[in-house]
Amino acid sequence: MGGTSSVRIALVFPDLLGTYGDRGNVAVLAERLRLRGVDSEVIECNVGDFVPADCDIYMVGGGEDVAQLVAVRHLRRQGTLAAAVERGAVVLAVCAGMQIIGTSFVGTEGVVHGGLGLLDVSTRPMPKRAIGELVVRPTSLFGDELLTGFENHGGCTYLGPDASPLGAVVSGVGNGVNGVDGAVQGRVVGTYLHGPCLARNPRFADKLLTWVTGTELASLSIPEVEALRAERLRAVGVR
Ligand SMILES: NC(=O)CC[C@H](N)C(=O)O
Repeated sequence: MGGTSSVRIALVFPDLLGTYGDRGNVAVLAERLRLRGVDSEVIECNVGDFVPADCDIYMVGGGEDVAQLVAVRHLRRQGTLAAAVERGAVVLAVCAGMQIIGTSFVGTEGVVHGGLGLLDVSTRPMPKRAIGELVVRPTSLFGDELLTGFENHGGCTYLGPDASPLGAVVSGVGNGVNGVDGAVQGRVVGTYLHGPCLARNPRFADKLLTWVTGTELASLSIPEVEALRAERLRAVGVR
């Protein structure tokens, strides 16, 4: 954990990649650590700030097409997110976040832009924007509980050979290719699940945290969180 006992959580450019409420993922991580008696520090990096390379876990959220272009340029110039991944840091990148940490994405006016290349995925426009609830059955690495969230994107994301899907789409669109959502490559995870994703899927949050702490975490039972999950799954007729 970065050489200290406190988990360092970076929130990457919420002023650009904060359109869909994904900053809530940071609050969930910090709170689930606090409930286990583990200290954390949230480092919020707005555009123009330097993203430190020594954080334990990085949250990259969703945003508009132009904003994600600005974000990727800054991140590439800084090089720190790539350095952190090289060091084994954990990344959760949602929607535009996943697109920009991939190898390429198509921006406004059909121009192809290079991504950071931290995840072997490439994104192209979809014929029809995907908007609505998204339910995903994760691969066994992430347990046996359905992941719930909402999606709102025009990009269709293709996996390259170095990435594997986060899971199979049960309801909604996800990546828009091969019936899967997201991508996983080492400790870098991408998904189209907003929600915030970790608020709706606490076991997923804990999985990422065990990668950071290197230990199993005591289970937590928070009735409000379970009620939210159940309500969201019921809304799309999944249980
Ligand atoms: N929700 C998002 O982050 C949107 C990402 C991207 N701008 C798209 O529409 O595909």
